[in-house]
Amino acid sequence: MQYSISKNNNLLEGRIILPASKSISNRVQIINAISNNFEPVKNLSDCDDSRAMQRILNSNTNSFDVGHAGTTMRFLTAYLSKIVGEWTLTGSHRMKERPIGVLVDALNSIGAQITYLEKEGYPPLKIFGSNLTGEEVELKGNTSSQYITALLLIAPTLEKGLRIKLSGKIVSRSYIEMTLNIMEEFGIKSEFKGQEIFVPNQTYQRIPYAVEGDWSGASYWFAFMALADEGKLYLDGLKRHSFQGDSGLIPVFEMLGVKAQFSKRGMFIEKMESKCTKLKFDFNQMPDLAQTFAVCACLKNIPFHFTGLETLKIKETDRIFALITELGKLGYVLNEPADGELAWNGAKKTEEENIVIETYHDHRMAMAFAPIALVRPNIVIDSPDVVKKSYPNFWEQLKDVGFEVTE
Ligand SMILES: O=C(O)C1=C[C@@H](OP(=O)(O)O)[C@@H](O)[C@H](O)C1
Ligand SMILES: C=C(OP(=O)(O)O)C(=O)O
Repeated sequence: MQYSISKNNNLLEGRIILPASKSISNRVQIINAISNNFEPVKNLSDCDDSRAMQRILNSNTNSFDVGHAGTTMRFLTAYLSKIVGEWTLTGSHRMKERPIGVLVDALNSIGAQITYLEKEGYPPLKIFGSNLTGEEVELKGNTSSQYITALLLIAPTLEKGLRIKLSGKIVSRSYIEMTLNIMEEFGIKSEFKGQEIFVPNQTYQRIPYAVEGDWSGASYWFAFMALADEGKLYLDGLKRHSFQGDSGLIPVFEMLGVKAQFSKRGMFIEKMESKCTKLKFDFNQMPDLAQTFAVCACLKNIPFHFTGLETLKIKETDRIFALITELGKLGYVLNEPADGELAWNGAKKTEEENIVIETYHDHRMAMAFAPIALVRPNIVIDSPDVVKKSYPNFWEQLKDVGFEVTE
């Protein structure tokens, strides 16, 4: 399936109810499963990744498929390694290419029994759930913060707690902090100093919880606004003091011409003038927003140099390759100056004819390229249903604010 997207004017107005954060939803589901907490969770995400978690946690079989959901795969690996039984955990073709060895080694070093069913270091996994005995793990912090979150979520349940020693650069640190903050809301104290995190043995409090709106999802609306001629949108569900690192997008979008103002339950975003002539930014704390900003900067003719993108090659697709290829179709010549970097110096080539933007099973490719419709009507996006991974009603909401989305 393909969608062609356009709008008959460049004015953006309306109210968007943002989806719930899938990162928070999946952390809360694991915490509630660990602590047998049946208190209600308000605004739990209904995206594919959170549904996969919910389905598996409520399943009465022992063989699970997480699909494309990275957090579900990683968090369940740690969770199941403590539940007595024999479990099989697999995922989509792409999931089998996304490494998990760092987490498996760390868990096995504290007494877990996890083996590989196909390729060493990658899903699918066979997990023999048992009592974890260790109290200290060492692992690399430079591949995915999700391994660290997975360990943290089970840490309070270990007899002596868990000390996590991280080596090398710590990527996506904001997501580790999000985990510790959510755990604190459930009563868990921890200490994160330098390269070490310590979580003593404690009991999660059983409390009701309300999940925040998703800042990563909000980023696409900021991008739409940056490309609009004028407009004002209300983004419902965002919190001023958010645990999500992606809330750091506000000052960056201000440079690209979007003014944000908080209200009680969300925020207004408005178009303003941009004087930005070059955008330099380190995305280490906000890796999921690199696509949003790369597309937006090109379409606004703002050369950029992005760093901190080391993790992008092992996400839903190799996002560096996908951006260079798809923006290339539109005539923008991007390059990769070094590992973990992406740049555009303003160079252009002849754009292709009959452009179709491929999405590579990556929800963020579809959503990051959609705002182009304001500048180039009838932009065609392939396999648009990929958005279900984090933002199921994205296309419906586009229609609600006046876009034509046709098959
Ligand atoms: O913990 C999380 O919820 C996430 C952590 C990040 O992954 P990495 O730590 O692999 O960069 C992020 O890209 C992903 O979308 C969600
Ligand atoms: C990288 C992402 O998700 P995950 O790693 O959880 O599959 C994402 O949502 O951009």
